[in-house]
Formats: sequence, C-alpha cells, structure tokens
Amino acid sequence: MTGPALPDLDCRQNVEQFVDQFYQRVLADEQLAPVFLDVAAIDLDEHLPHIKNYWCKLLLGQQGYRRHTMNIHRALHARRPLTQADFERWLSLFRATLDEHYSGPYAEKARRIATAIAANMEQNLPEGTV
Ligand code: HEM
Repeated sequence: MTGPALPDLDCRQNVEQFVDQFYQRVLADEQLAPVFLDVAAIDLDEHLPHIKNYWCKLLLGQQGYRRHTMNIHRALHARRPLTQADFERWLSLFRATLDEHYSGPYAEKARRIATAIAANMEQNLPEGTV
C-alpha cells in the first residue's frame, strides 16, 4: 500500500513543478479554463511566473511577489462573477494535485493556506448576480 514517499513542497523546483501540475488541471477544466483563457485571456509565460513566485513567497518565505492579488480577482469578478462553485472547483483541483504528487509539512501548509485564502477571497468579493 505504501509506495515511495512523495516529495514535499520544500524547494523552489518542487513548488514550480506543483504550479505547472495544478495549471494542467485548471486549464483542462471545463468550468475554470474559460475564466483563465477567455475572460482573463492570460499569457501563460507571464502568468505562471507570478503564480510560482506567489507560492514560493507563501511557502518558502522567498521574496519576489509584490502584486495585489485581491484587486486582480476583484477586477476579474466584475467581468465574470467568481461563484462558490468556482472556488470549490479551484480548491478541489488544488487539493487533488497535492494528493497525487506531494506530501509533508509544506504540502499541508499549502493546503491550509489555499483553503484560508480562497475562503477569504470569496467573502471579500462584492455580492453580484450569483
Ligand atoms: C474561483 C477561484 C479562482 C479563479 C477562477 C481564479 C482565476 C484567476 C485568473 C483568471 C487570474 C488571472 C487574472 C489576470 O491576470 O487578469 C488569476 C490570478 C491569480 N490568482 Fe486566482 N483564481 C481563483 C482563486 C485563487 C486563489 C484562492 C488564489 C490564492 C490562494 C489565487 C491566486 C492567484 C494569483 C497569485 C494570481 C496572479 C495575480 C498576478 O497577476 O499577480 N487565485 N486567478
């Protein structure tokens, strides 16, 4: 039952790989992919380094991300409301990526932080049409 131990998110290389694995799921997801690809029309070459720096800051304390994530999601929400179902889906893909590839204290930290930030973000978006 127990295979070889999964790696932890304890260095930049693993965090970057995790973000790539998470985005493979997000960008293949019927519900979320259009928000990234059509509404925000992200340029992956710009977007992914921001996300990697963001998680390296939160998990490893590395400086490098200095942008206002909440304002960015507020602007997105104004164009296409981010619903409770969207947050549930985002978190379920995040957790599934962790479960499949990582384990250890940093992976658990990522799980806790993502859960808390998603809840906070959802609460702090203005009520809309949803
Ligand atoms: C409903 C759930 C979510 C959706 C659909 C979503 C979607 C997006 C999209 C489309 C962008 C690109 C926006 C743009 O460049 O115009 C973005 C950026 C970002 N998101 Fe989310 N997001 C969600 C939740 C979260 C959560 C919970 C976190 C953190 C735990 C997060 C962290 C980020 C970060 C760090 C960026 C980069 C912002 C930057 O450019 O610096 N997102 N998100």
